[in-house]
Amino acid sequence: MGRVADNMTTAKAPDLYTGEPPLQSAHNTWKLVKTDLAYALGPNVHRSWTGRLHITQADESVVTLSAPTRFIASKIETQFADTVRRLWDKHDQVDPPRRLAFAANPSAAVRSTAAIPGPKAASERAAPAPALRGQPSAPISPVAATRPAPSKTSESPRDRFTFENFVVGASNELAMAVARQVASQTGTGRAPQYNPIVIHGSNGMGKTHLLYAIETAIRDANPEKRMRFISAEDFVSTFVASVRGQGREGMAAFKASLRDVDLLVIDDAHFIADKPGSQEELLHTLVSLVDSGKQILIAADRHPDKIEKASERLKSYMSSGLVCKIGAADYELRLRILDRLIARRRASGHLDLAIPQNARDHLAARMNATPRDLEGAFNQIVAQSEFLGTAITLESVQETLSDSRYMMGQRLTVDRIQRAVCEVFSVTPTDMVSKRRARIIARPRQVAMYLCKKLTKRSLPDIGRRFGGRDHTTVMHAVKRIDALRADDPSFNAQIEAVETLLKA
Ligand SMILES: Nc1ncnc2c1ncn2[C@@H]1O[C@H](COP(=O)(O)OP(=O)(O)OP(=O)(O)O)[C@@H](O)[C@H]1O
Repeated sequence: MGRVADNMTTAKAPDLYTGEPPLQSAHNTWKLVKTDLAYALGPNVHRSWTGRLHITQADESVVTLSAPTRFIASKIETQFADTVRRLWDKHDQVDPPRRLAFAANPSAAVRSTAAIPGPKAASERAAPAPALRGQPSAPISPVAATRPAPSKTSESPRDRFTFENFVVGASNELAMAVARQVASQTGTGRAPQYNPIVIHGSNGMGKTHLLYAIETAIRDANPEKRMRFISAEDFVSTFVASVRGQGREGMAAFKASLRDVDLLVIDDAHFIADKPGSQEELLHTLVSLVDSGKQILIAADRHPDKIEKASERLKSYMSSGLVCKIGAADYELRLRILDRLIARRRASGHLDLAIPQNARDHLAARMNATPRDLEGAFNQIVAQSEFLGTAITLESVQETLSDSRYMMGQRLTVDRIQRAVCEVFSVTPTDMVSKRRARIIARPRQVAMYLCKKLTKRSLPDIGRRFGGRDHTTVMHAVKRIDALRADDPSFNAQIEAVETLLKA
């Protein structure tokens, strides 16, 4: 870095040309350079990168500009250093201009997150020791510069799919209860209560998570139990390969590998649609295992009856045990999944991670977000904050996700819900707030209250106010009533699904 004589505290000798101490003249020059950089690079790029440099050292020959993280320092070094140097040379009052050095100053990054309340007091956090005044900032090593700080422990992707990490809400509690029962009963010698079991739900709802959780739980409790976990895609390709190339022995080996088990798990069963040969073989496998009292668990993205181009026999056999659905996660569940993600990240060494409540609400309020969507958005904002060394705020979350798929869905308001209900149930917005209690009006009003509770973060009293100033107990009653009616009356349930579809559009 050259001769570093003075620093922030000790730079006293006046500069030969400006008469100012080196540090002060460096600050004056840097101010001018920053104005030019905002023009040269554009204000946004400057704000994200070069604008985050700070002078940490200056003497008569070298000025050190430090970035809050290694990543930023490295990016500046590779992309903007020439521009910064050119503008520095233009403005520096010292002749010849002082040389610029770039560095990462980890203490700055720590400062930026230490202000956020975390799970521990600031004094307890395992933060790197702050840079002492007068000590040079960390130089950049090309390899380390592009990597975020490693976490304390590293989980394999599959390790995290446990029951403990699965957050339960109204939409998935049945599937969770069933999964736990399968895990505890497999291999006990008792005949399965329900067989086969199908768990279905759209993409990203947690089906595979539950299947892996079962597998892990059984493996931990009974390592000797025999499980086979196969995706329908692998089932099809292995079956086809056995038919084509491996003759009778290959086929026998394939069949044995599926039948000689205590538990057979088949993921993504919908993949079997349109493959008659494989469907036939799957059916034989299911029948054989059920007959011999071995548990079968199947996951699919839709109800077996809705797997087009699956044979009627296969569909009815799949539906003959227990079919349970993982429904869309509601606001509350999304919020709790988010909290679990934060807790897990902290537990893996990111003690400073903090997301303020308004930013969490913003993330969870995204209608239709599946747990997978939520996880993707969470990873994105955490990575951004780690790489850039910035705190996570509502504004940073909004900015980070503004172009992403995640925020494409509209936020739901009470108004939107009321309008959608009016459309499907053929009532008017005035009916939503009127005092009329005729069922033809009161029922759609209850549906709208119910959906407001399920799909928005509004409180019961708040919702009551928006429905003609009703009491929170009226809303609570509506939620219970509609929940019960949905379970009992398929045609009423279909009407509510129509409202939900409208809201998703
Ligand atoms: N209830 C939940 N609690 C915590 N994490 C969840 C929950 N549901 C889903 N996830 C997480 O969301 C992600 C997607 O889940 P998973 O892969 O199990 O979905 P899937 O239903 O199998 O999707 P696909 O049909 O596309 O395979 C996973 O990282 C999983 O851990």
